[in-house]
Amino acid sequence: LTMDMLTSGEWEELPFKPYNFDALGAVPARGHLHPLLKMRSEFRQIFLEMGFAEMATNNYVEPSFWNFDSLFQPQQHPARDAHDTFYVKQSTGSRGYGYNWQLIEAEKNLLRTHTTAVSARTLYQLATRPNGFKPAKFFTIDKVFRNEALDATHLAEFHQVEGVIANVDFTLGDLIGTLQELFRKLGIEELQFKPTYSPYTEPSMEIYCYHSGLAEWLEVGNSGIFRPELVLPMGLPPGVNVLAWGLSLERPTMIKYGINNISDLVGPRVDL
Ligand SMILES: COC[C@@H]1[C@H](c2ccc(C#Cc3ccccc3)cc2)[C@@H]2CN(C(=O)Nc3ccc(OC4CC4)cc3)C[C@@H](O)[C@@H](O)CN12
Repeated sequence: LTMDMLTSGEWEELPFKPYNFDALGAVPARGHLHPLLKMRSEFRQIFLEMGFAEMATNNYVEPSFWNFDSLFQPQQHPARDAHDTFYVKQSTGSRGYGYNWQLIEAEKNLLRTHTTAVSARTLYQLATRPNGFKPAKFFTIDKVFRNEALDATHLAEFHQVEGVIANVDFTLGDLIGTLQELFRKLGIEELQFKPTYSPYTEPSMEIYCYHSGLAEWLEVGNSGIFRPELVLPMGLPPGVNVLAWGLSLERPTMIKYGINNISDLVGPRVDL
């Protein structure tokens, strides 16, 4: 049907099929939930089912104290260098204690490099509860910032998924069992653990999982038991062990939704 047909009256001689009032309309382009948010909801549901409470992590800027010092990370540790960490401009700090631990270093504000900074602060709050310590399980899934080289699988910011359990006489077996239960809920039956080093956990284990869809072992993240040098100064009672682990949200999201370049997870969809 054209304008010429309408203006000339030719349309009246043309055969038209009957109007189908039952025809469905064209599906309008509509919004989609972001893959990262869908993956975050999946992890959050699993943690809540397992009795974990969510930590408040709505502050990206942390003092180095909670991001590093409280986690027994020495002040000369390379991770503190500006090439790994985004420091935030700050007011002039105090003179420092003048011995090898510098308060001025601990006061430097930064964009948290891991959500373990929040876990540290939450553990301190747990240890100093008015009614005293009580066992707890908490988690967070939130942004962290690393001043590192960008590539197809690494951005300067990503989401860390972290779980923490504080309880009396808990052992590495409880950590392994908890991780096996968590990943079983994601459809992953086989986990393997490899000893590793971490400044704030001992023993520490790298976590690997067998992904049947990809038919390969994947590095999942790290885990361990927070060192006594960390938990005792917090004020947690002797005998309380703190188990913790972390992984990223982007990696499982990219695997689940078949996304090869992490940049496709952020910014506008260029194929629109
Ligand atoms: C600087 O980058 C670190 C990040 C990120 C990571 C690693 C460790 C921690 C931690 C921790 C920790 C340890 C002890 C106590 C508290 C926290 C957090 C994030 C991922 C951790 N990684 C990662 O997420 N891999 C992963 C996770 C889930 C997954 O699920 C599939 C459905 C089966 C698949 C893969 C491993 C790699 O991607 C690694 O190259 C990148 N890692």
